[in-house]
Amino acid sequence: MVDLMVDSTGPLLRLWESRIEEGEVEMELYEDLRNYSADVISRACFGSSYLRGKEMFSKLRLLQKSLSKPNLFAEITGFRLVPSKSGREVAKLEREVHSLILELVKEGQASGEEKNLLQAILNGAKESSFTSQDKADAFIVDNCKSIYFAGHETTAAAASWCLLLLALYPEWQHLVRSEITQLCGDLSPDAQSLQKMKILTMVIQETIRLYPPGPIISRESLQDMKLGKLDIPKGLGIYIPLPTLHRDPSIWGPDALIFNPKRFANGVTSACTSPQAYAPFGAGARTCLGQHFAMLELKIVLSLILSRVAFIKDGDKSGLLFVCGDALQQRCQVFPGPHVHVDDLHRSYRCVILTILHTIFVVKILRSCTEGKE
Ligand code: HEM
Repeated sequence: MVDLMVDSTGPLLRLWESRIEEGEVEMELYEDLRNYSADVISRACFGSSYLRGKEMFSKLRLLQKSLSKPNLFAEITGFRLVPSKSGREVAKLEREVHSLILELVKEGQASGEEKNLLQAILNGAKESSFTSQDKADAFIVDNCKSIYFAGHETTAAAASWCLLLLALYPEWQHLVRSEITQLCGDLSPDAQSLQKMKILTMVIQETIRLYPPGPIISRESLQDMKLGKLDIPKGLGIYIPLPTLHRDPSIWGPDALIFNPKRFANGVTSACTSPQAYAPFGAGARTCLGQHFAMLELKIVLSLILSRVAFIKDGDKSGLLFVCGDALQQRCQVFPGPHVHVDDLHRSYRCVILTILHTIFVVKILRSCTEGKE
């Protein structure tokens, strides 16, 4: 897996270097990182058929864009059933994605490859002994979609925020780069050096504390329950806003809003008063399946980028300067991508009625999930 991730970073770095040589002045960092993590997921999922996997992922991206187009009428009961151009577009993409995934499954079975995520999903489908082939197909297609949606934008968002914060905090950028140079020299990172990257790990942990890429964890109460003074009825949807939990001074101390990776120097337990309050990958039985994969991928891509490229805040202008290897005089502005800023998140969360649940209750939910008492 390490080699696969290192290989996928090569084209990204070459792309940036060639853009700089051509004198390009503006780049959107997030898009490139998103393509990188789609490449990694596609290789991990589909092995030698990864190019076809990428084709399927690009259709899923179109599907995602079509589905997220604002539609004021969508919430009116029954309105979704009225035929429309975008509805037909979505249905067509759904069919294409469905058949592409099933074709990939057949190709994978024919090639006899065993070590990829798709094969793991197929084995899961066999073990689940579905009553019909359609149900087994739906299981496979849905799992491929989940891995795509859950596993590539999150990692790209985390990497973009890390680079932005390292540009804003040059002392941490310097510390991370020194660690990488010390552990890897001129070589690419390997399993051993990655394990020793303590400062980089702290930087990633702190970044996803302040800017969790999956900002909300959702649960449904399975029975009537009492949470502090609140009565929670069975079937209620509970939404836990992670930035609120991750930035609460009563849990993280007075510097809760400040980027300070040092707080993770002795692990999560020492970083806050209640380790359950740190949940960038969720908690309990439904915790993120890809968290180790994501941490590995982040460490690899960041260490390879930072060993070649420096990021500097561009004076008073918005954006960053991108200083690459020998091309020190050719600078580019780099933007962190279209993520929701945490202050905007706070503003929008204020509108969510469920945030009236005080953080302490949220911590209790997390704790009960962790203990399997949900
Ligand atoms: C920085 C990167 C990532 C972050 C921050 C992240 C975060 C999350 C969060 C918050 C959840 C919800 C957990 C819960 O409800 O308790 C989740 C679920 C999930 N994630 Fe991730 N994730 C990341 C990367 C990945 C990757 C790379 C993969 C796949 C290779 C992945 C696969 C999944 C899956 C399959 C689930 C659903 C688990 C379930 O419902 O049982 N994630 N992730």
